[in-house]
Amino acid sequence: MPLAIVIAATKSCRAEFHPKAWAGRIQSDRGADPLDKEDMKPSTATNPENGLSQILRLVLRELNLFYSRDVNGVCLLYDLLHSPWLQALLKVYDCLQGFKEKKLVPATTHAQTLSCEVVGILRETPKSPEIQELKQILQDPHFKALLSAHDTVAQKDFEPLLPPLPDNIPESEEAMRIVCLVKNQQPLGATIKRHEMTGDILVARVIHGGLAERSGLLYAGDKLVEVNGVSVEGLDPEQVIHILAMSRGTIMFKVVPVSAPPVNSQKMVYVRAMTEYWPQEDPTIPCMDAGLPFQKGDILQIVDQNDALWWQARKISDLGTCAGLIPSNHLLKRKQREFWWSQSYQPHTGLKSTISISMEEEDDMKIDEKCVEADEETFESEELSEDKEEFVGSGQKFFIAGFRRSMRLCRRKSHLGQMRSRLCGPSAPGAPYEEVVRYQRGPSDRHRLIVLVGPSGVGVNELRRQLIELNPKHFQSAVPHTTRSKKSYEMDGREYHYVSKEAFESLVYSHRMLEYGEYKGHLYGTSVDAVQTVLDEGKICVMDLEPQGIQVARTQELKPYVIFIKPSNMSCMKQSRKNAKIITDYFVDMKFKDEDLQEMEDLAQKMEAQFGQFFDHVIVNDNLQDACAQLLSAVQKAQEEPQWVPAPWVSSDSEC
Ligand SMILES: Nc1ncnc2c1ncn2[C@@H]1O[C@H](COP(=O)(O)OP(=O)(O)OP(=O)(O)O)[C@@H](O)[C@H]1O
Repeated sequence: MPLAIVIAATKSCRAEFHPKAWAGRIQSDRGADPLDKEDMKPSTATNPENGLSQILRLVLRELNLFYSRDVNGVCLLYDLLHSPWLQALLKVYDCLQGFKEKKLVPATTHAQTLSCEVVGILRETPKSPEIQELKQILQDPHFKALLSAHDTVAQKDFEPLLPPLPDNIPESEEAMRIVCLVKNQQPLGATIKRHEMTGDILVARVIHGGLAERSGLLYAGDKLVEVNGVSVEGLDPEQVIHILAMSRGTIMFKVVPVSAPPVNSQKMVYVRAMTEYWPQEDPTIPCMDAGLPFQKGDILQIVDQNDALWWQARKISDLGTCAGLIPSNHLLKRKQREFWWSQSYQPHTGLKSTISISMEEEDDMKIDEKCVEADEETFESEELSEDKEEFVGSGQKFFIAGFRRSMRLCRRKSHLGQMRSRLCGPSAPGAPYEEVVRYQRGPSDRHRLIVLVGPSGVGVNELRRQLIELNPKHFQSAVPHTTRSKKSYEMDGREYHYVSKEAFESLVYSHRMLEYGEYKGHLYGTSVDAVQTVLDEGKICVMDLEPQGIQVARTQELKPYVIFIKPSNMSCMKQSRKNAKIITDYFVDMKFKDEDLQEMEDLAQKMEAQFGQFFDHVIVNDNLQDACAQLLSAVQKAQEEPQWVPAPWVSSDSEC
């Protein structure tokens, strides 16, 4: 099994890596640059008119002539050359060129010594406020540090002093490579293993972005011969690690290079983690310290998939760091399956609380149903006035569909059903990683569907209503379907789409229902087409959904952006929900009890644990105004800024 060389390592490295070699490379790269030809001189510093940005101006002037004639491709080229970013880039390039050619020479390479001498002289001169101030400045630690940095640069003293290479390298060791690394606080970024047949100690893998990889001198497959002059022949990997851990300052490796260093030609892939992973809890990981922990929903950049079992990845929130080991798709799936089987055969003590909650809720429902008004018409009238479905905004009368009590209670019941089904056992694991790409909605593209998710009573509908009321011409709900008959004051397509049971079921069977459920013997649900209707009008469709409906909505056509509305802590909730009302089967709303708030918190935790990977954004609904402002900003970002979305939602030509 490979083991880690987790040592602190270097500021720089040497051996085959020599500054001159780099200089040569830079030289040849410059030689190949067409912009560096003689006719481009003199430089921008001496004559800014000849700089690249000036050349660009001339090209643009020429192109201008063709632009008006619309010759193929010219407009595109014109726009590209005219783009502010390119112009800015060229200006920066000009400045850098100018700086390079100024060939600045330091006035002194020993500013520190000079400063000490001045302080000595000042001590002997008569005191005056100016002399005191100058002395203070020269003795200030920051100023001293500045002079020290100046001298380091002026003396070109960049490299740490490395020990000389051994003189007595025998002829036969020509194929050896000697690598010197200087220890600092970074990990080396490589793991070692013992070859099963030969017993050789080999570099097992080199971590991307780590010191070993950046040195360009150590490769997976290199055979370790010596570490700091100690032969590793016959040693265990643990013993080698011990030598490394004990080393101070420079570490010198003698290696026999692998005949064909591996080339990583793989495309960089980005994935969303659909599960969590903790290397500390995984005894099978080749090197625990090299592991990358992640949580559901994290976006990972996969940089190396060469190993079928262990990939190398970075979190996009931390791209500057070196990569870490994560289980490959195949391995993580296997681990999930094993875990699932082990869970499935255990009694589900952990779900006990869910059972009791569900049973209590079910009982509550039964009592509620008994108390329900016999006259449905009265009940619905109450619903109409109470849910403020009509309002006047900017002098116009607006109707907001999708807030009806029956629809919401039906949704809640379907959620209970879902909780009950979970009692049969945890659901089988899905794919552990989902490939994602950056997606930026184009100006002519339809808006993304905004889905609000949250535990019952947290304020999903309140926030949705407030958002729509802010700008009803821009934000809208989808009109739900129902199989119940239309009331005298209702209009088909306004409160609901009234359809027959057969028509409703046909929508369900053809997968055109995002969610649906039954309430008092009638079916209620929201269809994909109802959402499409809103989107086709150029509006932003805002809907609330039970979390188990998210996966159904996650399609290329709707590209939903999912916002989780989360309760804040109990004490804040008690305070902010003093006058809030919970929606029940009674036609009078009830105040929140402590148990309701506790249940909301528990449910929120369960939702996050089970569906957190689908949440694009989380809003804590404490202060209503703040939450509403956050919602508005999140919705705007979802429509106007690039976001990570599943790769199949985007064809390659519209990626950004
Ligand atoms: N931040 C808040 N501060 C105070 N009261 C709030 C806040 N958010 C929501 N409320 C109130 O809480 C109550 C429940 O909110 P809402 O009806 O939006 O719940 P919900 O999440 O839609 O759940 P359900 O659909 O099960 O009713 C309402 O009276 C609402 O006005």
